[in-house]
Order: sequence, then structure tokens, then C-alpha cells
Amino acid sequence: MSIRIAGVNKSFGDFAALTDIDLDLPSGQLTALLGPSGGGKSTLLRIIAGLEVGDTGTVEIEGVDATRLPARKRNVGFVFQHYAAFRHMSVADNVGFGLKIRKRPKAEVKARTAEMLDLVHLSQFAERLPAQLSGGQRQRMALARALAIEPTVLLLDEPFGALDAKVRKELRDWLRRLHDEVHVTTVFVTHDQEEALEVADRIVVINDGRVEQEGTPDELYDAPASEFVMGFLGPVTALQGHLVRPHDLEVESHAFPGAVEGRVARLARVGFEVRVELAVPGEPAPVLVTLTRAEAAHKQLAEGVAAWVRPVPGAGRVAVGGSSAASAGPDPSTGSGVPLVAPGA
Ligand SMILES: Nc1ncnc2c1ncn2[C@@H]1O[C@H](COP(=O)(O)OP(=O)(O)OP(=O)(O)O)[C@@H](O)[C@H]1O
Repeated sequence: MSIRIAGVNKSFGDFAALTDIDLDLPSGQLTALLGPSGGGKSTLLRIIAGLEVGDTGTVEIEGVDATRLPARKRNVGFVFQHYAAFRHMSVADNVGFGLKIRKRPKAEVKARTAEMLDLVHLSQFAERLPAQLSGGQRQRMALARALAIEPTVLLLDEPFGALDAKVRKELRDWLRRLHDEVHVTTVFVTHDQEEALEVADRIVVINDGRVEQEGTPDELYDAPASEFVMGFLGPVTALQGHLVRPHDLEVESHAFPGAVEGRVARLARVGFEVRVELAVPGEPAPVLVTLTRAEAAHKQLAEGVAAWVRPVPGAGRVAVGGSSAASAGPDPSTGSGVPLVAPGA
């Protein structure tokens, strides 16, 4: 285990920003701290970095107790959303700065800087000033600077948060490829579930200062431990007291085993998919089902027609007001008494 956090609590005045955090983040992996704004992600990252100290608990980095070590002795690379570059220094000098202040030989600084610029594809901009780079290029420069010192862990706080959606997406693919090349243990903070699902090996969902769930992207998506995690990771709809994913519902224009009857209230084509809203007696809100266009055409669904719906067998789901898919109990819609729980739940 590369980063081990045990019993960490942190309050600001009487506000509890983090409560009872215990986490083991494996070596060489890319872990996302995911959650809504104000949940405590940045505070946790700053405690790992040594920029903030927990009120209780310990932080271990690669087997070394770092709880009382100052930030500069933890050998961490840190990248913030708004990277503060030295404006009067060239891109190359910014990247080599950490090595220079560590008094490494000139030749080594030069070689390592060139290597890092090559890694982040900025070699041709080495002599420019930071102001002459785009936002995305500047964040790549920040990553090169953080990596230049060969950090034990790389900590990224919403590194692409200030960039527009297209550049953000490019950089997230790029970060994944970069990580596959260098394998440095990386923790990054994001509130964007798509970013976490796409890039991370592991995701830790943090809400209200607590860890809601941790696991691989698949584990969290397929077997969410709570309503909160399920809703935060993707669209959900409620049917018969359970939250399910709209693409995990089967719908037909005729009755079929375990399905309940409703009526198509609305049918909308959105790009490659069709979103169907069903009015189902007893359901307080429309039941949302997503289908491909071909499926919708084949099933002859149209506004106003009767339709029958049930969760696909094995669909991940969570009881409304409950806490876990596994506690969902027997499923009335299967008629078999076999609960429909997420795989591995
Ligand atoms: N130095 C501080 N003094 C007082 N309160 C703080 C301090 N730092 C953070 N907080 C509070 O602690 C809570 C958690 O903040 P934190 O920045 O860790 O959340 P976050 O999940 O990273 O959110 P965001 O995505 O908005 O940055 C917030 O309510 C914040 O206002």
C-alpha cells in the first residue's frame, strides 16, 4: 500500500470537514477522490500533501509515517486547478525549478527537464513564457514540473477544472496515457463523475466529510452502496421502491413476466438514444427508460401507447431510503422471490 490514511478527522472551528477517514490507496494506481463541492476532497488531498494537518489520525506514504513531516519532506508532486507558474521564467525553467532548488547538478536538471517536456509534448515550447501557452498546455507544464522531482506520489486538485469541456476531455485521455507510461501513484480530486469513471483505477466517493464508498469504477457503477453513490455516478430512475439505471430497464409494448403496466407519456430522441418516460400507476414520478433508436422502433413504442416495464435481471439497484443494493430484499417484479442485486453486491 502506498498511501495509508487511518483515523483522520479534521474540523474547521466547529465544522467537521472530514470524519473518520480510513483509506488504503495502492501503489502505482490512479485514484480519484470524487464527490460534490464542499465534501472534503481537497482537504483530504492537502492532508496527504502535508499542506494541512489532521486533528487526529495518521498518514503513511510508502511505509513511512508522514503524519508529522512537513510538505517539502514528503516528496509529493502537487498540481492545482490554477497553476501558479513563474511568469518571468521560461517553460523549461519552470519545469526544472524543483530540481534546481534541490541543488541537483546543472547537467541533470537540463536532461531531466528535456525528458519531462518530451513526456508532456511541450518540447517545442521550452523557451516560451507561460503566458504564451494555452490553458491546457499550462496544466501539462504544471504536471511536468510536479513529475520532474520524481515524486513518490502525485496529487492533482481538479487539474483540468478551469479548462473548457473539449480540452478537459483531451487532457483526461492524455493523463491516463501518461499514467500508463510513468506509473507514479496518483491521487486526483474531481467532482466530475465521468472524468473519474474514465480515468481512474479506483474511485473514492466522498460526501459530507465521509467516505461513502471506494472501489473500481465498475464496482461503484454496478454495485453502488447507497442512493447517493448511485445517483452521483449516473442517471437513475425509481421503480417499485428502488433506484435503477434507465438503461437497466426492459420495456415492451405487451405484457411480459414480472413487468408492470404503464403508458408512454413522452418519447424523445436525444442523439443516438431514445428516452422514454412512462407513467406507471402508483409511481410518484415518471419512470425513465433509455433505449437505442433501433430498439425503440422495433418495440413500436409511441406516446400514448401502453407499455410494460421491469428491471433487467441482475441490474444494479438500491432501495429508495435504504442504503445498499444487497439489502433490497426479495424483488416483487421478478415474482421469483429472488432479489435482483448488483453483481458482487
Ligand atoms: N481553511 C479552512 N477554513 C475553514 N473552512 C474550510 C477551510 N478549508 C476548507 N473548509 C471547509 O471545509 C469543507 C470541505 O472543503 P474542501 O475544499 O475539502 O471540499 P471539496 O470537496 O474539495 O470541495 P470543492 O470541490 O468545492 O473544492 C468546505 O465546507 C469548506 O468550506
